[in-house]
Amino acid sequence: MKIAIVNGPNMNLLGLRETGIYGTVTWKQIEDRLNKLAGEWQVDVLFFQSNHEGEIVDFIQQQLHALDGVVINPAGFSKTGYSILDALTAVGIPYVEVHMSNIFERGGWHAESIFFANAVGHVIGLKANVYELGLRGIMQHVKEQRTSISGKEWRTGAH
Ligand SMILES: O=C1C[C@@](O)(C(=O)O)C[C@@H](O)[C@@H]1O
Repeated sequence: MKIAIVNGPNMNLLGLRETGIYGTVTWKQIEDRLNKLAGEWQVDVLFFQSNHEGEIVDFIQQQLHALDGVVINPAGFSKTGYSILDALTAVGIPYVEVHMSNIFERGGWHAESIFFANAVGHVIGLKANVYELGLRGIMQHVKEQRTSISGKEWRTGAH
């Protein structure tokens, strides 16, 4: 099983940015932890972060047929990243949406996301833990799909 963990803009600044909200953990530390868990859980994980919407679209397109699922923190693109959402829904890649902060408590534009409706689930507000919980969630979802019908047939509507 291959899962991509995709981060939108400024998530590379973890550890520096608004530490009162996101904590002092760096992305490198989160990635190390996820790599360790991926070994234990026997899943291939692929990491991608960009501050540019088109680069995220390119990444998803390149991986379109290789991926079984995505954990995405659209970050600053949550409210506006239609082309990213289109890429994910192009062949129906199942995704879990994560946000480290409690976007509902923060309110305003933070609380709005165009990714909500199509996500298989959401993990919000648990700081760095959202990534491993999101990974666990998408893995479970993919497994459950496979026990009913082939995930790729499901995605292409061939069933
Ligand atoms: O960049 C981010 C990070 C975020 O997605 C989060 O992980 O809590 C919340 C977004 O509103 C914000 O723009």
